[in-house]
Amino acid sequence: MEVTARAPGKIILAGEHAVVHGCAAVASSIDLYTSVSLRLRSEDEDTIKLLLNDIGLDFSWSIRRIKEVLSHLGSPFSLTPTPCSPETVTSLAALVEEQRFPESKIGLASGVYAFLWLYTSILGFKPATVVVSSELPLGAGLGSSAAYCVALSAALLALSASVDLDKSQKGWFTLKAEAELVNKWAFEGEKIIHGRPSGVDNSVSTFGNVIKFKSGVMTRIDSNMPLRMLITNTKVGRDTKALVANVSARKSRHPSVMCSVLNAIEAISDEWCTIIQSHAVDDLCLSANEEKLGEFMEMNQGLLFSIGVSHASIETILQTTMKYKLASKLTGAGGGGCVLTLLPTHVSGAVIDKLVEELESFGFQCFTAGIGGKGAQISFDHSS
Ligand SMILES: Nc1ncnc2c1ncn2[C@@H]1O[C@H](COP(=O)(O)OP(=O)(O)OP(=O)(O)O)[C@@H](O)[C@H]1O
Ligand SMILES: C[C@@](O)(CCO)CC(=O)[O-]
Ligand SMILES: [Mg+2]
Repeated sequence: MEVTARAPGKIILAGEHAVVHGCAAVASSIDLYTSVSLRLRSEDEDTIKLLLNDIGLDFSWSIRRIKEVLSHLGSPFSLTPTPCSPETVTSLAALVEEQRFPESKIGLASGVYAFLWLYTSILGFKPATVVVSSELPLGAGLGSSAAYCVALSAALLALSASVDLDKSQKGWFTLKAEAELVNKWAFEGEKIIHGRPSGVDNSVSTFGNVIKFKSGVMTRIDSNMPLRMLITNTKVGRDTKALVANVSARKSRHPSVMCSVLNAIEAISDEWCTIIQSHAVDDLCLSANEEKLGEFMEMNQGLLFSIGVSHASIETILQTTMKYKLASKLTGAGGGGCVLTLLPTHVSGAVIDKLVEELESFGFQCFTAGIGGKGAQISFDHSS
């Protein structure tokens, strides 16, 4: 039996980092996906194989070895989403190191720990081959880690006894009753990769659409505005875990100033929700709303700069788009990664082409993506 699950990446329109500290954020899914194919193998094959196509790494563990390393923890198999303890992470790291993980890619190892935790917790010790591939740039602020954890959890749960799906369904179908469980498992995976995730990324990847997220609670936002964003990838690598930890450290050093900044970010998230839910009665009203969103993006970016998560490459993009009177902000954890530029409806294709040409002359990569589409989906392969 084979199943493929796919989960979308996301953009954060307002509120990244503040959301880790209990303030509101607004995020939207984008139509770029991470896919996970899972094929159960016959019991006598005795291996779990993981093929990570995007980073060109393959792993193969014998079930005997996995059991040996994890046996002192008891059976990891669990019906309810369970956090991975630091001792278990150490055991999982031993399993990954044995496979000679290249030193140059060591920053990616936590994704493999998350795989082993989710796999053994949800499916136990069944032999299988798992193939992961993504349309998202990895570690660039578009929620690649959440899309990976959501797609992985969805594929594993689809073939587990914990959920009862109609496996005769043809084509892609959206998760319904099982989505909440997928989201909770994905959050446990995100914790292994991020350290202290807020849960916004896995929630928007699981459920899609535009959402408001605050203190673990998600509210769907029905946007009545046509939102167009140019996404520019600085190609500067960064790591969400380290950036989130740096912000927390700054908050411990300067609690009162940081609380004011994070509250100001929350006020921007609230304004975003009000504006995109409102109905513009005419073009004049629409462009006034677009202007407000642009200003809020500039203010949000300024506040993100003040908490230490901007980067020289991001500043270059801001200065460039400012010449075109277009507002931008980083999205996701910052420190490099991707920048959003609001493209109001009046901006012509010729202007956008010129901007893209200028941004790409710095070595950045520009693209657009559909905003606010479906969340995680599953498809069973009936030929195998
Ligand atoms: N397709 C994939 N294959 C293997 N590992 C992946 C894949 N996608 C994500 N990962 C894991 O997620 C990590 C990147 O997560 P990180 O949170 O730093 O960035 P992001 O999720 O892209 O950005 P942000 O959290 O700011 O939205 C990688 O180092 C890797 O461990
Ligand atoms: C930086 C952050 O706010 C968003 C990362 O996409 C982290 C999180 O919410 O988990
Ligand atoms: Mg992430």
